[in-house]
Amino acid sequence: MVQTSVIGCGNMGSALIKGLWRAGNHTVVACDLDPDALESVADYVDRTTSDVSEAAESDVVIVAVKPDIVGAVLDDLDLTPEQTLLSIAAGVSTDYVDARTDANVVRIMPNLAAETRDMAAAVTAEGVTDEVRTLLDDVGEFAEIDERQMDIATAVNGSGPAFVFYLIQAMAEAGVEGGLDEAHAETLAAQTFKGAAETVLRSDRDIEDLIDAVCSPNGTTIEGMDVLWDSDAKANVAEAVAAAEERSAELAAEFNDE
Ligand SMILES: NC(=O)C1=CN([C@@H]2O[C@H](COP(=O)(O)OP(=O)(O)OC[C@H]3O[C@@H](n4cnc5c(N)ncnc54)[C@H](O)[C@@H]3O)[C@@H](O)[C@H]2O)C=CC1
Ligand SMILES: O=C(O)[C@@H]1CCC=N1
Repeated sequence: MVQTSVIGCGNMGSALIKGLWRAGNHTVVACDLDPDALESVADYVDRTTSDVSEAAESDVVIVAVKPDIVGAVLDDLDLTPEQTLLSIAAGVSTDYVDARTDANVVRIMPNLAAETRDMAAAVTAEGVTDEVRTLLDDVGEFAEIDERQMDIATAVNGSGPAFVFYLIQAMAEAGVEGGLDEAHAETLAAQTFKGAAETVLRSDRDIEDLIDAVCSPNGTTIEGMDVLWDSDAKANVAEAVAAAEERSAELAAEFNDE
């Protein structure tokens, strides 16, 4: 069985750990300097350690620390060309990581839904191996992209869950405003997003067709859609994505020195 280390067991690292645990076919070593972070993932891994050199013994090493810590972690990691290093930090280029390790580097933009094995990940096509594809398959879906597309992918699928959480919250709050209790409103809104997303993924119909399918003539939906079509809702979402993309590009300028 392939052994995977996750260095940095915060929000993203722990989500990956839990997804890999749920997949049931991974041996995982969790590494973090913070004992509380290690404690929070201890039930989902084979071993925890605060020693990066112990994490360096795995076939696949996922570096899941903040972008400004990546360089320091790589300086302490002694890897061989037979090992794979998965770099998930926003804005940190493959070249930046390559210059600091002998391992095969694969840059990935994951997202928080790794925890439930529903992750949407973007992976740079260059350097990706079947071993990495299998790992990504085990925790969700992935798209192989050109590294030049990484800033926009970071905004869409990396930051995207936060944008969608916000929209779910807006729908749930409107439900509460209309008289639903909070728990019901949140469940109904979240399950509606999940069901709509599954429908888009599984249906052969395009999104315009699917909107049409919900809009009964003289019914309720068309009244709501008219409000959305006349609003700036789409432009606002596009602006949020553009702002995240711009920040990713700023980080890239910082972590692209080699
Ligand atoms: N949070 C998210 O939804 C996503 C995050 N990412 C990327 O994942 C990376 C981690 O982000 P988060 O999990 O949100 O950060 P976080 O702050 O929640 O977790 C970082 C973890 O790294 C640990 N750490 C710091 N220095 C360390 C060291 N020298 N050795 C071992 N562990 C160390 C910290 O104790 C902490 O537990 C970032 O580079 C981010 O760009 C990518 C996609 C989505
Ligand atoms: O906000 C961030 O910088 C990280 C990267 C994508 C999602 N979270």
